[in-house]
Amino acid sequence: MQVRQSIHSDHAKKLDTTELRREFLIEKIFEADQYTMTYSHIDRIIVGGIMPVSKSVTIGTEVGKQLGVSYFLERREFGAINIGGAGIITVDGTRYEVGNEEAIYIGKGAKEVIFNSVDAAKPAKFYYNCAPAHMAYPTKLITRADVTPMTVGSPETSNLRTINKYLIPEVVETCQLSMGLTKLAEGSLWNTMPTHTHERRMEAYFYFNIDEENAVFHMMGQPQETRHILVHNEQAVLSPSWSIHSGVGTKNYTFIWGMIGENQTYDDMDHVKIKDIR
Ligand SMILES: O=C(O)C(=O)C[C@H](O)C(=O)CO
Ligand SMILES: [Zn+2]
Repeated sequence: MQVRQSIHSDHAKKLDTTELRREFLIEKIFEADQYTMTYSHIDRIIVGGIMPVSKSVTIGTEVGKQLGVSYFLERREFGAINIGGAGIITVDGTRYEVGNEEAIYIGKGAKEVIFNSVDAAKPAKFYYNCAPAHMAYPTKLITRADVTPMTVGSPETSNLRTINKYLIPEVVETCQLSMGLTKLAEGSLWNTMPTHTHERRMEAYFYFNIDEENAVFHMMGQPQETRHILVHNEQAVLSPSWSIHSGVGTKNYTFIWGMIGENQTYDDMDHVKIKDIR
């Protein structure tokens, strides 16, 4: 488990490229037959990936010990979206088939969670966010049919994209976790522009579907103190509540957003006009 401390906006604006990357970027999300795990002190979110290839993967009691409990999800809830081949997640003996671009919510108290791929040649890739939880809500599989897509932006402003909300109160009850997947249309490059902050929630972005020749310039910082982080395929960025989170790609791409904090109101955003960004 990698640990990242919280960071003050006054400190963040003094960082150089390497330091910004060390604080905010998670470079390796997927490793074959393993889980990765980054624990951030920003709202105590845990971000990572699980990629079973030739064997099953579980997050064992060693993590429980690091969290000061007896097992990983004793006091936490968990959301994952599969961006790889067909997968199977077994939660305390109940089997869920989680296909490409399907998701699972696992409620607080699940003791044994086992991740498998159906075909080692096309392994499942579960990107997950995990948050402290006070209530045990039921575990739920979320399929494409549960998700209402919302198309925003336009080709003229290079920001035509579809926001698919997977873990929102209308789809699944959670304590605080929200998650979704946004796809940029061909020829569109900008996500979340015009941009926003939300002082009441932190957010993590995970970028994928980026080939080797391309990258995304992720924008962060207070709206009048912006910085960028160069993000390559299957990398994630932590966004504190004071930071904008937006990005421009050298080609279209997809990303998963996840939020935790005071509320689960998707539209509760502090919008920033493009003319006011610095
Ligand atoms: O493209 C977008 O715009 C998004 O996907 C925005 C995120 O969902 C977000 O930042 C929610 O707060
Ligand atoms: Zn946001």
